[in-house]
Amino acid sequence: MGNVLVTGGAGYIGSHACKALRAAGMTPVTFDNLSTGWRDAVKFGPFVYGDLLDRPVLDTVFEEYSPVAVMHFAALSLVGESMRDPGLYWRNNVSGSLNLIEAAVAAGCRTFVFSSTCATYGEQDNVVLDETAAQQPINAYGASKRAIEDMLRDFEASHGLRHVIFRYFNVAGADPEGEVGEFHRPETHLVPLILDAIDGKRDALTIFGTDYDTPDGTCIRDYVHVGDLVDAHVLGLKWLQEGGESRVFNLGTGTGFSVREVLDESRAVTNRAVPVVEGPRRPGDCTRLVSGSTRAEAELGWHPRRSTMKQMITDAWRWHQTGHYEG
Ligand SMILES: NC(=O)c1ccc[n+]([C@@H]2O[C@H](COP(=O)([O-])OP(=O)(O)OC[C@H]3O[C@@H](n4cnc5c(N)ncnc54)[C@H](O)[C@@H]3O)[C@@H](O)[C@H]2O)c1
Ligand SMILES: O=c1ccn([C@@H]2O[C@H](COP(=O)(O)OP(=O)(O)O[C@H]3O[C@H](CO)[C@H](O)[C@H](O)[C@H]3O)[C@@H](O)[C@H]2O)c(=O)[nH]1
Repeated sequence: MGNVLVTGGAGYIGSHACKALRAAGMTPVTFDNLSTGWRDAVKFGPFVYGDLLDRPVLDTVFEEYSPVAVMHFAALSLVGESMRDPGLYWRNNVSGSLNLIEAAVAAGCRTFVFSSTCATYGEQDNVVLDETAAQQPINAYGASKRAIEDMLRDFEASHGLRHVIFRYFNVAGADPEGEVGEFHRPETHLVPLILDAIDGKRDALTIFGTDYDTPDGTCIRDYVHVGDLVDAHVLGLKWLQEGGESRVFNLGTGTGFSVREVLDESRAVTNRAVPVVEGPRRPGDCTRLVSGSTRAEAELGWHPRRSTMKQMITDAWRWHQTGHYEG
């Protein structure tokens, strides 16, 4: 019950979280500067146009809506861009999060759910990636997220800011009811790029590297359905509201799929050919990133229900054929 401030609520994952919060009886208040998000994606509660770097606007939002909690999705999240322009990432993600955290604490809002990433683990092939694995990011995006995690721990120690940190693996799929979905411009994620190639919006899907040390030579990732991912956020919020301690949770299924396996399943689901080109490795890609944790299941009671590759591609394909945003 009550208002939840959702930063980045006009983006891919944040818009799905708003729908889940609304379904759970809360009012999601979206705060977004629309740098990579869409006004049309804000459907489940009020919208405030604003930038995390603008502290006075943040203070006004806390005053006006008195949120019981913050879900913080807003960030820049392109690995390649972060390598070219690290200052952009440190300013937007780290300085922006510092403003948000300070505004929350000043307003007495001390319940905080944060989107982190498996990119904070970095290149650690053959290591079990549970929440205790070392965080050794190999790009500025991952480094910015690790810094925000540290910031949350410091603000808990000094100001009692209770938080849940979710480290996502690869998020895919769309709302099964088609109200919201993934729409990035430019798009860099594998599944929507495959669907673009299938229906001719791009010439072909380029496989980034076929010489990795994996059974079929292509990179392996752990894909989780966006609907399951946001369900975990509602459970994480409940955990904090019921007095649970600050905690880190990986969100992945523990099953890895190679790029070729995702391509095969896309062909099967859509019953269409995928034009494919084999290209060089993409800088910054790890060979294998698969969660080695069941903590979210064990402690939050999180049970991913839609995170089969077939279901993720089915839902993404439905959205791809019907859904888009214009502003
Ligand atoms: N998509 C994935 O697979 C994935 C994986 C791991 C982690 N994450 C994290 O999940 C979160 C959401 O990712 P997404 O894929 O939905 O991204 P997205 O780009 O679709 O959404 C991010 C939203 O934040 C907003 N935003 C960015 N900077 C802002 C600022 N300074 N002030 C206000 N609003 C701002 C954007 O306009 C956008 O609506 C991010 O924090 C990302 O790092 C995503
Ligand atoms: O055109 C493409 C796009 C991707 N891939 C491959 O497909 C896999 C998945 O790539 P994505 O770009 O979809 O996802 P990433 O694994 O690079 O990135 C995801 O996980 C990262 C953590 O490593 C970050 O959190 C990031 O925000 C999130 O999207 C990778 O092996 C990539 O090399 C291709 O072969 N061709």
